[in-house]
Amino acid sequence: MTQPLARVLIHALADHGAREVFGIPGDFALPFFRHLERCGRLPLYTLSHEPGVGFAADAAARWHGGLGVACVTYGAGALNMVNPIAGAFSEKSQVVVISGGPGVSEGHRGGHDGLLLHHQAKTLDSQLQVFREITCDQTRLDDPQRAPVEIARVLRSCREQSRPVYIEIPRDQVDVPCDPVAALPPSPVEAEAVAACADEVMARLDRAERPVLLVGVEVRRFDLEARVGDLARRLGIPVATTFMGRGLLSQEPVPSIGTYMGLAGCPEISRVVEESDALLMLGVLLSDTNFGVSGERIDLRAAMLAADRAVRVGFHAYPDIPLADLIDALLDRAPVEPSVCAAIPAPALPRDLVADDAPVHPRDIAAAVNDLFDRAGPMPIAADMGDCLFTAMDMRHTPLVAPGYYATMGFGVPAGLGICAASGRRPLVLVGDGAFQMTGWELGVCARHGWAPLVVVFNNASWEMLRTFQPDSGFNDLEVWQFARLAEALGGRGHRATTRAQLRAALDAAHADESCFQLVEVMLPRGAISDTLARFVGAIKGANRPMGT
Ligand SMILES: Cc1ncc(Cc2c([C@H](C)O)sc(CCOP(=O)(O)OP(=O)(O)O)c2C)c(N)n1
Ligand SMILES: [Mg+2]
Repeated sequence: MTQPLARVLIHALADHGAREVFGIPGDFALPFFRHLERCGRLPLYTLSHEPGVGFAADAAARWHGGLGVACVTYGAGALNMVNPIAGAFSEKSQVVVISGGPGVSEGHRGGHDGLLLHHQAKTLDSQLQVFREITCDQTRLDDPQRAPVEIARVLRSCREQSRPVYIEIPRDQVDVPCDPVAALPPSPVEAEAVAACADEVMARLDRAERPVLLVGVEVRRFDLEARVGDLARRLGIPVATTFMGRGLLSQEPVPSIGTYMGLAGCPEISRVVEESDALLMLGVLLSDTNFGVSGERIDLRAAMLAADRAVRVGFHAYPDIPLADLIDALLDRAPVEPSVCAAIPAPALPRDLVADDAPVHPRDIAAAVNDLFDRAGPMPIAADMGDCLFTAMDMRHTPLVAPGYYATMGFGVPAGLGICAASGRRPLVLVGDGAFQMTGWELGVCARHGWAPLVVVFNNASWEMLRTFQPDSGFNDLEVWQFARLAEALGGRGHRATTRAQLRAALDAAHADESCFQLVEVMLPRGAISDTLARFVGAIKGANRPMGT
């Protein structure tokens, strides 16, 4: 039975696992937004600026281990979202971009009666071309006969490759009758190849004296944490996460040793990972932020890497092996009962903040958060790029979303809103003053949707990370914006802390108030950086790498 194309697309999104839509309409998208609102199958959360829409949809996808949906208008809307979608591509997040577009009739004539269309850049196809570069599959739904197959293919690409995809829906096609979408079967996988690969991995692990499991973001993207946790316990091998993978398996009772950061991380964790004679990397991106400061101390040729639907075991390459298939095959071969794992103590985290009149240091924020989590239970964390993300490495292991590789600023607050929508839980948002200046204003939509995130602004009145790379540049100095006072104007409640005692009191007061978003502005002296960032910069300088890599 046919339905309007817009309804067919909405049901297909939900049938493929989407739980909500983030968006900002425009005249090219209004008809589709009307269907979203009237259909009601997917809740619609509007934000104030398309970068926030993209970041929120990305965070929701990460939380779900499935699809996030960002819906925008043509041109000014979609092109405003290029950076967040590029970040989602880099960090393998399953975001579906839906953009309204010029009508099929308009497209043929280059617009109304040959006139250029508003929001048009170079050509009517320019936007599709731009998104080809930052998505793994694309379609324009300009033929209702082909639309169901196109939608099925693109959504399967998104799920299987864990990358963003792009769907343009011409505004004159929204109500055209269309058949429902039949989900495609999973792409074929060669069972014998999976078996051969799993046999070789298990043989290496069995021969090893110091096997280690290093887990990365794909373990979350494909919703595999429970299975990987089971594998770690049954194999009895210690587990570390990559920098990007921080927060993974935090809900799983596994022999976790913490986060590997090479020269920038805890030396004991680095020793265990780098001296392993069988390093099994599951879902790990070989990025500079994950390994760039390892000083090449990991021989990646001797390691085993399963990522991007392929597996490499030493010099042996196994293409077309989905991560889930490999993990299931390893579980089939692993001992049924948990094996004993040699105790490797995870590094002690800062706790027991001294609540005195001393100025605040980033490690004090970590201690205060850990004390709060110990008292009141952990919260999911959304972190922006900046020293707040490095400080998060000293916070209790809890689900964390952050731009740990693409490293864009502006992610933190919208990502926190995405977590609010996707999880129904209250996140802790960590953001620097510079990043807050970019997208922090999205907090103004919290009242609209009933969200009450707890936001901690690391206010050092500085682009401090850049200062660590280039101390002699005055342009890294920023003015002191009164974020706590601005919170009131946006419908939230502000708290300002300049001492450790005030920090403790502000966090407690903010945590106790769920009536609206809470913004804790923590004043930090310029030059006060986290121990992790200090090691990170030291490692980069030591490796004589170009700054900021
Ligand atoms: C969208 C965007 N613009 C620029 C940058 C470059 C950049 C950094 C990375 C290296 O590319 S870190 C940083 C300063 C961040 O300032 P703030 O949020 O106040 O945090 P903190 O003071 O802790 O550094 C900038 C501008 C970026 N990552 N993302
Ligand atoms: Mg700053």
